[in-house]
Amino acid sequence: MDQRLKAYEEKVLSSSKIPIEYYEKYDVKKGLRDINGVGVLAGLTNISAVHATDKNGHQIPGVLEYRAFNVKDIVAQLREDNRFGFEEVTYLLLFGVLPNQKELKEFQALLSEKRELPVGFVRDVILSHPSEDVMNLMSQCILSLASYDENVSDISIANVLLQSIQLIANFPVIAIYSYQAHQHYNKHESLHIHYPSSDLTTAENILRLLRPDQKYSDTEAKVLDVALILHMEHGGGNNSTFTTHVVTSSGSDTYATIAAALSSLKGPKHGGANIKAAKMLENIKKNVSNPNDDEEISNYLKQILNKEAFDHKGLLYGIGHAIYTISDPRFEIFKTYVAELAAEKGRLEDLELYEKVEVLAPQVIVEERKTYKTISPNIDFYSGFVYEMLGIPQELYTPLFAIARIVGWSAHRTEELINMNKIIRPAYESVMDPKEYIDMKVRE
Ligand SMILES: CC(=O)SCCNC(=O)CCNC(=O)[C@H](O)C(C)(C)COP(=O)(O)OP(=O)(O)OC[C@H]1O[C@@H](n2cnc3c(N)ncnc32)[C@H](O)[C@@H]1OP(=O)(O)O
Ligand SMILES: O=C([O-])CC(=O)C(=O)O
Repeated sequence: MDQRLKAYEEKVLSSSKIPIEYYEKYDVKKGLRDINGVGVLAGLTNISAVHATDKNGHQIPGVLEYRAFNVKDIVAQLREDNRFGFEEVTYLLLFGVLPNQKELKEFQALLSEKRELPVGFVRDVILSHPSEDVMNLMSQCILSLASYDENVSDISIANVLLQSIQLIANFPVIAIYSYQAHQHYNKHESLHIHYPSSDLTTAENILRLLRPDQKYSDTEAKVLDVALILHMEHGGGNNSTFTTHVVTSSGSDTYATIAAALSSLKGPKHGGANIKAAKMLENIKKNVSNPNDDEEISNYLKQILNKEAFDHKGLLYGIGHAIYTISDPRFEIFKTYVAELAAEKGRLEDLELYEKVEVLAPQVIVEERKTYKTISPNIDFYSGFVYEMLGIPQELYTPLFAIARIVGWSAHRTEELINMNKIIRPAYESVMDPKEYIDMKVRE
């Protein structure tokens, strides 16, 4: 490293460290949560509920409700009826009520109409900036779309809803085309830019746009549809949705706000964990000689935790949650699909390894770290494996999360605009001792 940079680094390290005991002394909750995972109350919402404790503060298996409907029930009903649900749940989350058949049809037609990107956008923006990092290119695309909107700064609810619906419809197209640009320009593959079909659902269109032959099975599209539904919304406090609240509260426009939320989501401790979890399992498979030996797997997990293996960051991805303790309900729902898909795709051996890690990783964290709450696998643990079995490339794992979560961000943005009208601005306590300014001539 450049010597100047090394010196700068040392200065920053010595001037920025805050002793851990200060957090208790000043009664500051690190990460805005107490040690049991209960978050500082920062707002009120009608959009969803994330429950991990009962009224007495005791840990319970996680429950997730969208507009007061249990997500488990929503997915179970869709499965029983053998129908797609992403558009219906989008309607529910955005407008607060379940659509009847006519309303749903109208809304699906509106989404189809809005999917189309501005003339020249694919050529001028997407194909001109190919990147392996599809999330970054998506942010670039969202900010570029602002230039095509004459009412970019109009934050009336009607206009923000229009912009949100437009972006919800555009997201799958932008994500897949961004991936295709990367495949073509960086990987020297053929370029496939298929048009979305107005007769198809979001999940079907994703597979149609992705695959060179545009073909997919109904089961594949329905599994993807469930994956999207499970990722759509998770309360106001998750990192990307809270980002949405913070940026919205400053009066910023929809495009800038959603670009900020995307930037938050891509972090490996948040939505970016799905690609990391998949890569971590690949790495474990490569480095563990006997996948039936629990001790060998645990030892390797310990090496990852101690930054000696995999990405040397010390995290076991897809494990643990800021709020959930005993279980993440989305993980539980997802798992039923994983088992069926793995049997169908001949991946039962890989599933066995996942199942071992799912149990052993939380144990290893509890043994090696100071934990106050139960640790369990989260939704990101299996999502990559499911996408892999659907033939979806890793570059698109986190973008798929974004395609779903933009619905939650949009609902929270309108809720913030309707109710708050107050800039979000928490406080930071200064722990500095006052100093006399030192004359340049006498500085060492
Ligand atoms: C959709 C989503 O965003 S779900 C979350 C996806 N993220 C991941 O899967 C990344 C891996 N997991 C994590 O990093 C964490 O579990 C988080 C960020 C999700 C939650 O973090 P926290 O609420 O701070 O965790 P918690 O309070 O339970 O942690 C207790 C201790 O266990 C550690 N820990 C918790 N989970 C993990 C993990 N998966 N790997 C390594 N250490 C962990 C924490 O670092 C902490 O130790 P420390 O005090 O020595 O730093
Ligand atoms: O709630 C959180 O902190 C993270 C999460 O699971 C999500 O955003 O889906």
